[in-house]
Amino acid sequence: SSWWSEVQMGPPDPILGVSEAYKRDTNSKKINLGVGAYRDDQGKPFVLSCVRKAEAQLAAKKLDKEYLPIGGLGDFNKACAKLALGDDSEVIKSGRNITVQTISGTGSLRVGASFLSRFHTEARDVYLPKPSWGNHTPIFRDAGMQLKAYSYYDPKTCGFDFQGALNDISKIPAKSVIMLHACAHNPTGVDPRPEQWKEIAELVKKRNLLPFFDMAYQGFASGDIDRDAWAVRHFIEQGHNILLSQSFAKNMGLYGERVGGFTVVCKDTEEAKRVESQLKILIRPVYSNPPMNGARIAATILNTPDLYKEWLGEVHGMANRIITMRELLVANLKKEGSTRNWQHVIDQIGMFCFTGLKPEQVERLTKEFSVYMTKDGRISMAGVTSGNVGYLAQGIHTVTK
Ligand SMILES: Cc1ncc(COP(=O)(O)O)c(CN[C@@H](CCC(=O)O)C(=O)O)c1O
Repeated sequence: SSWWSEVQMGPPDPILGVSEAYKRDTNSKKINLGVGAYRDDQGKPFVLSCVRKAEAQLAAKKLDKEYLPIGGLGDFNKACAKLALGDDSEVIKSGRNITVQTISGTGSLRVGASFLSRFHTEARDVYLPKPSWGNHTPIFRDAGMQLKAYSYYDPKTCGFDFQGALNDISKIPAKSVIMLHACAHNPTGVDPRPEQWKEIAELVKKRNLLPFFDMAYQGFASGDIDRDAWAVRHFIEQGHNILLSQSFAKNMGLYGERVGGFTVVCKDTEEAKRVESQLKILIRPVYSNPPMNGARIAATILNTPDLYKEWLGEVHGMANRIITMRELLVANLKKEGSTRNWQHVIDQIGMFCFTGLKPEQVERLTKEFSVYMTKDGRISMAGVTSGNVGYLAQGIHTVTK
């Protein structure tokens, strides 16, 4: 017999498994709209020019390869917090935040989930928007938290179910954790408007809930760094001591470098120090200390004025290309003769478009056109190019007419 004869074959990942299926497809017209990773208009992965320049600057310094501290690269952590909370953040000025470098956004969420599991003993429930990023569920479940959900998306309008969200949030038990996507909601591409965020912030306060923001797309949604962080900053201004996960995978194109940050906003510096000490105790037996290469690149860009300026231009450019593809897709659907209302494709924001396609339509699109996307009808707009948008529209029209 074998040690592992009881180990069952697990299912492929709902998101990353799509890319595996895409790679196996031999159709020259195949399109991968699965993984949320930016591609340029030639459908190629995009390494930002500011990243290449930062790499060159770092190489010239011939730096050592010593361990980073458990909490990561200090220059990165400071710049990461400042990017999210703003240049004149009261929280940063008063030393109320603790920000540690993590293994990208996933690692940040998992550190946060483990911290909650160990120290947030008064409530075990984490309320995710319905739907949320698929990996949120196993991240919190495997850390020992319980998952619940609040209404978020309205399939009738392919938009935000604001009333449904308020109704559900008004019933969430006090001290529960509520997960909020800061911008570019995954998978729906639907974000609350500022005035709706204000009402949500008020209700979260009234219900005494603990807000956990996932900001994996700052700058990538609207193209504006500050605009995309508005909800995070508003909640803090309203007195919420939030948890915050950040990722530089998409907005800096550092996918495989695994660059992220986890922030706890505390009551004061003394509390921040206690929290920091426990974060280090929690991280040490998991991965001891984070990888330095990506953090050095991100810190160099964030802390070098001309590279930072170039980065803002490049992230704006990525956001703009996606917005253009949204408009082009709708124009081509109309050209194909579709009479459906596709306005939501344009109104939604960020990497993803929640098309409204049913699973059987998604299946047909993959089988008949080799167009790959997740079963829930989510498409990564970054996979759409001026070269394939016509073929994509033809496929979508065929399966939806
Ligand atoms: C809301 C949200 N949070 C966190 C992450 C984690 O990204 P990191 O790479 O760990 O920083 C993603 C990435 N979701 C994309 C990318 C593929 C994946 O990890 O699922 C997606 O949904 O396609 C995300 O969409």
